[in-house]
Amino acid sequence: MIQIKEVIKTYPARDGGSVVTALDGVTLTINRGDIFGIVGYSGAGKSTLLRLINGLEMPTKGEVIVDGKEISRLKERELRQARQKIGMIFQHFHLLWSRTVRENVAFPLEVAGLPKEQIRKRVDQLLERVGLAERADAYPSQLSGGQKQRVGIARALANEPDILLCDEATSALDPETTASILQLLKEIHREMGITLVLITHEMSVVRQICNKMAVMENGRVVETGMVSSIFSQPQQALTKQFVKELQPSIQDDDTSGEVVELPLADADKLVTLAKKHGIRFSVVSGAIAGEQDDRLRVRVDGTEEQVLAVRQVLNGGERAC
Ligand SMILES: Nc1ncnc2c1ncn2[C@@H]1O[C@H](COP(=O)(O)OP(=O)(O)OP(=O)(O)O)[C@@H](O)[C@H]1O
Repeated sequence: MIQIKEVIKTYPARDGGSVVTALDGVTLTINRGDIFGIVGYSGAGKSTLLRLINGLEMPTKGEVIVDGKEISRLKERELRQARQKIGMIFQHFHLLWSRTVRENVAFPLEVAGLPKEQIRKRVDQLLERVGLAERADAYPSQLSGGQKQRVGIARALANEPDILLCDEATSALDPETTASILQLLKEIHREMGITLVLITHEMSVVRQICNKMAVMENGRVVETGMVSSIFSQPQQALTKQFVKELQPSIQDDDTSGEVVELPLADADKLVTLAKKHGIRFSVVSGAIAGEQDDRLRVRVDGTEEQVLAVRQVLNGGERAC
């Protein structure tokens, strides 16, 4: 769906400074239907990468291929069409403050030149979907942060995009609202089969929603793979640091036993095994996006022999920490 091939992006020097290299040889593949998280601290190059995916900027070197088309080779009209198939939501919502909720969501449809009646119907459906039908005539200033982001999501979905780019979409929200927005995104992903790309500095967001992820530092991808694998066996120092930030919440309630990672498809086997041998277990984490390679992390309580037996029976249930 999205292929980034050896992309370099530099910006000209400002005020006598040196050239800024925002992306320094990035190669990344995001498959159709992925919920892909891109993590990194400020200045890592995440936003630049998103701007290249939606064709707002072009790479200095390398290729950005979206749905089989190399973005930098598209003519203006083709680029406009391609961009209609890519929705985007932002940390600070970017709503039009002088327009009502309904008018904000209608905006991209007006730009696309749809007839009025069609726009009305589509906007009604979208507002219903994001749970804002009652607030259609409100202005953004009258809404909570979560509601504003729901307007942003409805607007981003207006042209039925294949890809939704989320730029720190929950960073301005409290944890409860964040959870409800991530839940909405998950539902939309399931219903529309849309590909989601999230950039964030919060690993908790990645753990809650993504199936795959990349970690960026100084314009490079330092690690990429399945979320479950990266969380259980981070390789790079930066990734370990990000994962560590979440450890207290994982270990809060129970530090005994051993964490075992297994394919989601083997969850039934684990339940049978636990019942048979009286072993207790609790789910630690798992990215469940309906894929065959989804993994589950569980904390198994029991003697060393019991834990070993679980690992052996689960054939592929690797020790995770
Ligand atoms: N238009 C621009 N002109 C000059 N430098 C830029 C421009 N856009 C980004 N940069 C620089 O490129 C580097 C990467 O920035 P980018 O915004 O992509 O990082 P980021 O990981 O998204 O961080 P943040 O979350 O703070 O936006 C930074 O050093 C930034 O200052």
